Amino acid sequence: MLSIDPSTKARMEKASYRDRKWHYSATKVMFWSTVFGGLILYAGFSLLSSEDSSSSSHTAVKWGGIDWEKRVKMSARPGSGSHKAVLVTGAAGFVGTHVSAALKRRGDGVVGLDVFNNYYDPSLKRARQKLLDQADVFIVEGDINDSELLKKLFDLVSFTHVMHLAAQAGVRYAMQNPSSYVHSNIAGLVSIFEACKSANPQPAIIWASSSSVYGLNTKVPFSETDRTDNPASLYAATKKAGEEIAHTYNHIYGLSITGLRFFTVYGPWGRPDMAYFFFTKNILKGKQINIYEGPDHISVARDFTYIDDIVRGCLGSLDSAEKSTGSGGKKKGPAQLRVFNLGNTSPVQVSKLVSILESLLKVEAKKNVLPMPRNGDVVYTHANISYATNEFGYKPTTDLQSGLNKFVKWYLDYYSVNGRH
Ligand SMILES: O=C(O)[C@H]1O[C@H](OP(=O)(O)OP(=O)(O)OC[C@H]2O[C@@H](n3ccc(=O)[nH]c3=O)[C@H](O)[C@@H]2O)[C@H](O)[C@@H](O)[C@H]1O
Repeated sequence: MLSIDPSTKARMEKASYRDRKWHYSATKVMFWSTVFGGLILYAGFSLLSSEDSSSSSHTAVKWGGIDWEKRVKMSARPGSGSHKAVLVTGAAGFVGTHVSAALKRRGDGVVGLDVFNNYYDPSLKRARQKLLDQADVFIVEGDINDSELLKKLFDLVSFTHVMHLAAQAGVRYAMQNPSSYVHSNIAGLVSIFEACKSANPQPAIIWASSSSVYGLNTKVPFSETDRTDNPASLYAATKKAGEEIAHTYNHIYGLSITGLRFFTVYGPWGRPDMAYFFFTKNILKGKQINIYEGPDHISVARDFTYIDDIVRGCLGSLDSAEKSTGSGGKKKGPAQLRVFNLGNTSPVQVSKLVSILESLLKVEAKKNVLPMPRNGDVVYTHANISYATNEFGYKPTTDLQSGLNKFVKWYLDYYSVNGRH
């Protein structure tokens, strides 16, 4: 039998105690590592999932599958007499919905793309989607930054044109959420150009720039050849950057690109973040409205342009767009590069806009006149439209009074049915 002397036993007991202590410590470390590791993983996952839900409009995959592909192809099929298949981005937006419906009405194939974000009431976007659904225009739900989705769409359909209207709009909101402008108006635009340059055949692109690129210019009316290097808002700066990026893609890849500088577009199914829209809402509710004025009490004015005129401008520029010249991602020759003003050529003071709304709504507004905050706004806009008139016969026909009359009718009708506004 093996016997152990006392000193050895004491050493062994000490060692065993050390082992037990080490083992205990190791177990403790493992235990806490597991707990902390678990917590970190949990936090990571919940962060990811909360990012997913907050920006689900940007990242969630809501596309794919046989039925989805069938719907895309059906929607893209031109009617008899048309050879155009148009991808309209921002199709659930204000201008996008009207343009998609007009293209479809005349027989073009149209596929919409929209992220349905919540910059403003998404239920209005869903209502517009319903309209387009009834007109047989399918809106794909997805982000213009999703290159896989864009590739898939171009694999399914040989789009002849892309009408790129998706954007982060609004001049003043840029101070609250600057990165959304970079995401949509710069990264998103590049993503669209990338998809178009690689497509075979390359489509012609028509996209929404903005009157805001004229920034602090004082020479009026604004002409396309005027300088546009002093933007007053980040929104304007991203649109201006877009015009420069368009130049690059045209130059390197032979993409045919047309930018449209829209001037304060208004009308039925409009954007609730725009002044004419929320003035209407607040006047009806008896709430005060702020009316900005420029330095030395000068009136602020806009070249308000009615949506039907803008739609005609969009279709005219699409029809007069030449084909892109590149293929396989390579330029084969010089391609068309244009920028047009689409305005109304008759600026109206914001105070006049308010008095028209008062008479149409038969309610007196509670007006608060105050100096224009430094929030990106400019004092005056006025479009020279002769370039668009010469190129494709653009001629706006709706004055502010008649246009607002149509808007107010729609507004009262829409919110009497849809309520909760
Ligand atoms: O042409 C464009 O490219 C842009 O047009 C539009 O911008 P804007 O012309 O600034 O329109 P909008 O906000 O309706 O303000 C109208 C007037 O009301 C004044 N205004 C505004 C708010 C207010 O509380 N009080 C006020 O007086 C304000 O000072 C202004 O004079 C689009 O939103 C923008 O996305 C872009 O497309």
